Amino acid sequence: MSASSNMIKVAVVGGEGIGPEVTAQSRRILGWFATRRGVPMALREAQYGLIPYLATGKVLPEDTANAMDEADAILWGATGGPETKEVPAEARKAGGLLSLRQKYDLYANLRPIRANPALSESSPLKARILKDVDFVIIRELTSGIYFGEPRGIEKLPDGQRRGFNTEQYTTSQVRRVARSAFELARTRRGKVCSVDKANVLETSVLWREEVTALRAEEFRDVELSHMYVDNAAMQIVRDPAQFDVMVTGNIFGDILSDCAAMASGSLGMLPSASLGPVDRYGRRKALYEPVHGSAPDIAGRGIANPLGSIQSVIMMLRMTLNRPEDADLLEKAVDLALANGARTADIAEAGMRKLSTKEMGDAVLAALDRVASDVKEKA
Ligand SMILES: NC(=O)c1ccc[n+]([C@@H]2O[C@H](COP(=O)([O-])OP(=O)(O)OC[C@H]3O[C@@H](n4cnc5c(N)ncnc54)[C@H](O)[C@@H]3O)[C@@H](O)[C@H]2O)c1
Ligand SMILES: CC(C)[C@H](C(=O)O)[C@@H](O)C(=O)O
Ligand SMILES: [Mg+2]
Repeated sequence: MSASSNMIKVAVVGGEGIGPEVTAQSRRILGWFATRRGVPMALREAQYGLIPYLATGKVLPEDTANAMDEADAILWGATGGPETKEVPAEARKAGGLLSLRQKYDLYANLRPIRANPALSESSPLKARILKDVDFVIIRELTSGIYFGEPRGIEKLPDGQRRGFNTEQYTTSQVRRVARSAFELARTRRGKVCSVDKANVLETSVLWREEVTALRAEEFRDVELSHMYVDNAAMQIVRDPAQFDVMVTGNIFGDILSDCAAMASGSLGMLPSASLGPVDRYGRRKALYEPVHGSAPDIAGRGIANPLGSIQSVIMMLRMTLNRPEDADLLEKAVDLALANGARTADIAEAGMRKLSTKEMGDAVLAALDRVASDVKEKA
């Protein structure tokens, strides 16, 4: 497809492990929207990881870096796994996922968690706990202990080694991600829960003070609560339906979102969007990716669940491609495929047929055809 000025540029980077397997299905979904619904996008596929490293000496070769630099939206698969050992740490660090998040200043990481009725209704216990679960974790993605200096491993005079990292947040780093949370809450049920460890950490004391101050200054219509991270982990398991928008720092958000994934059935179901600042033309760089990693234990077998990646396309349609109706269409298609019994191994109940990654892609495409023709008939 050739790029013209009204085309929105999308870079598709499958990466490593199950990344390319799940991304291939999302790529088919994007193709469906381009041809069947005329969504104006210029897709550019690019390689990342061990394969380009062996060919070029770089995990992120120039062509891929250019495709990502130029893109309005990046659809990312996954990185990591046994491949990591075959690339020297320095080569992997330069161009690693963390440095990409920093390069594009993707500070607001949205991880929506929704319990799909087709998955929860199958067991009474699940149905009770998961009823009405629909919340978003906003994880700060460019600061905190992931990036704080000093960091390292040093040798002590007594012969021991000491590893150290630095947790840090500035006022503006807290405020900009908190602002994303308050703004999102205004479009939802109007509640923000800020998660920290202010009973122990100074960074969390500052976090809590700044979130509270911002709400008092600009978002009095939004209800704000605070929760310690250890309690939050328990509450996500006990009663996830209590949350609307949860905002938290980098490492807490990483851990809590994997935990929350189980409310949607499997880590393989969870999508995400990582958003940068709005530029002077009103554009916002975005990277969409499933929350899961390269899953080395199942990579190469064609059995991974592609719905985390496919649901990241829902977020892309809504937030970058500006096609809310098409986003709703894809959401309905995923629901329909699940309601019709489509299950990969990670979400299958005993006795159900387990679909391959590609078969799940087929099931969503078939459901898309069905949902689109229903919409046409109603019109
Ligand atoms: N965004 C990313 O690229 C990203 C995210 C997380 C982890 N990682 C990396 O991935 C590698 C493996 O990490 P890990 O094993 O701790 O986490 P993981 O998310 O890759 O896998 C955790 C478990 O969930 C299962 N799982 C994950 N995705 C699934 C899917 N789509 N369908 C079915 N099952 C799925 C896996 O089989 C595994 O049992 C590490 O190198 C890690 O750093 C990368
Ligand atoms: C791969 C890893 C660095 C990453 C993170 O910790 O941010 C991942 O776990 C995630 O959740 O996106
Ligand atoms: Mg993680």
